[in-house]
Amino acid sequence: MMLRLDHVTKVFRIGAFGGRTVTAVKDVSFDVAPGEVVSLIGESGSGKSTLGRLILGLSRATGGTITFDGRPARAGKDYYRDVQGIFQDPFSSFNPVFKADRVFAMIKESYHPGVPEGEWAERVRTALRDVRLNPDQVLGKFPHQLSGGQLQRLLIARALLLEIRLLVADEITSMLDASTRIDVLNLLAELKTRGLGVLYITHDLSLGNYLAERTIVLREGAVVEMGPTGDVFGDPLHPYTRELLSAVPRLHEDWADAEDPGTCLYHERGASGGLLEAAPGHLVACARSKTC
Ligand SMILES: Nc1ncnc2c1ncn2[C@@H]1O[C@H](COP(=O)(O)OP(=O)(O)OP(=O)(O)O)[C@@H](O)[C@H]1O
Repeated sequence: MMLRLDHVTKVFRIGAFGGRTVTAVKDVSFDVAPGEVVSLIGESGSGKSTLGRLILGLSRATGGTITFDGRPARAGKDYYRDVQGIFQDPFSSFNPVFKADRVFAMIKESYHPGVPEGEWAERVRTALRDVRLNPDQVLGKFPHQLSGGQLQRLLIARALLLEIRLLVADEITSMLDASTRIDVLNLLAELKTRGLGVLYITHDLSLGNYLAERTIVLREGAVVEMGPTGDVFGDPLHPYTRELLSAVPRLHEDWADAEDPGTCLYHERGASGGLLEAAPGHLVACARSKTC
């Protein structure tokens, strides 16, 4: 087992005096195994990025636990040796005054100080070629001299050099054009075969479908359905998942009004952890109401 989330909740205090609260993540449990891509899908505001930040140790859960190989998710060098995040806007991940070479030199200083310079230079070039970048074209350049797609690849190359085991990829392809997007996805698929676990956060359902063995559907911070991607896309059990997957965008409607199944799977068949296992590995929340 690698990454495990166990009944994770995150409540933000908002307002001038912190008097009001927003529950961004509600009782979420799942895991990600080595070499597995799990996609986390949901509309804007469903809590995807909050979960990503919690997993990266950038924010603390209000309730529940997040562990990686049994160790708590805490920001720090030890944790980041194994777990790294890549975000939507690759420009924000780079210091604009550092050239690409400097970024890689910093990894060596922090994580691999014992590696001889010549060997490190060769490792950098190999990692760049692995992400289909020409080392001679990117080393020596500042971030603003590279495209969004090149910067995303540079971040993946950086993760490769760190030899991480889990990548949290938060909307990483949304700023890329269609062909670069497919290239980056293919790259992730390849890294997966090397044993990298990936949590692929996206609001774009087709992209999640392309890569992931398992899909988790998040709505207002709670998991409404999760299971093998083929099952969730091919036989969506929850009305909200069906809404998300339907070609007609009706998301502004209250899903309960849009489709009332008339039965409550959760109450009629019983469930563990708030989710019912309707088929092997395919879990669904109560289909009737949020408060059921
Ligand atoms: N630092 C914060 N303080 C207060 N509320 C927050 C904070 N971060 C997120 N939230 C709230 O938590 C909820 C979930 O936000 P989150 O950014 O995780 O959603 P998301 O699914 O990633 O959306 P998007 O796809 O638009 O990025 C939202 O209601 C948001 O307003």
